[in-house]
Amino acid sequence: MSGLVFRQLFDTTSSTYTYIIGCAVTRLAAIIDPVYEKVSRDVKMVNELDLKLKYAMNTHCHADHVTGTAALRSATGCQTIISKASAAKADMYLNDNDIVKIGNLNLEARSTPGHTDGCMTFVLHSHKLCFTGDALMIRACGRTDFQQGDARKLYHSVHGRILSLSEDYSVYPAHDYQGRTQSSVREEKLYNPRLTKSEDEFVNIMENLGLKYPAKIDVSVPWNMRCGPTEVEDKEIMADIAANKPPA
Ligand SMILES: N[C@@H](CCC(=O)N[C@@H](CSS)C(=O)NCC(=O)O)C(=O)O
Ligand SMILES: [Fe+2]
Repeated sequence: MSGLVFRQLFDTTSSTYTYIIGCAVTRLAAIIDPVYEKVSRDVKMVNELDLKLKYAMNTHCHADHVTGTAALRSATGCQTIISKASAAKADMYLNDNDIVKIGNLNLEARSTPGHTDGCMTFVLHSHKLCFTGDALMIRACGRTDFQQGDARKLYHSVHGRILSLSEDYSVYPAHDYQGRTQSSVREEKLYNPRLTKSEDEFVNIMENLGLKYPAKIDVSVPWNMRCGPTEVEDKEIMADIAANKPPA
């Protein structure tokens, strides 16, 4: 991947993937979907890669884990980013088709609502990579039964804004629960068991997923609406998160 410094990191508790995207020339970097309890790991990795963190971004207001974006700002001086439509607090807000400049890299923000209203997919056209958050997962997609979820919206977002990319784009989601690490537009067009169906069949599948609510939803959403805690891996905050105690 010429010109790009790229890492995929994993949080085993929430099965969340965090991505570091760095410009190999300027050494400026962004991190996508960091997890609060993993901020020290992420800072160490950024330093070891000789990168300077410019942005800590979220694909959406996560419901299952507390974001590390505000803690990364405290640790590194980076700016936090989320979509305007998420209504969450951050230093910078993205609208559809905005470009985030990370050194020589241009990351396109595509609005892909349906899992939440504020979901964005980040596309690095120069390297044919897309970071789909919970809109499109590997052989799956984000659930649509809370946080403004809307299966019809999600169907059109995924088909119109992600699967419309050329088939050789790699797909990197925010989660995988079966140990899979990446996919491609081609694979998801051929083999995604939900999104290869008609819109009505898709809606029916999404209405009958029968998933339990995320265990941490009541603490994650209020924290994530403010970009997470500003303290880095504070023991008391981590105990409160474990006990499902929302921020004061
Ligand atoms: N068991 C987990 C939550 C699992 C879950 O609901 N995952 C979400 C993404 S996080 S908002 C989802 O959309 N899943 C879709 C699917 O098909 O798995 C927990 O308790 O945190
Ligand atoms: Fe989510």
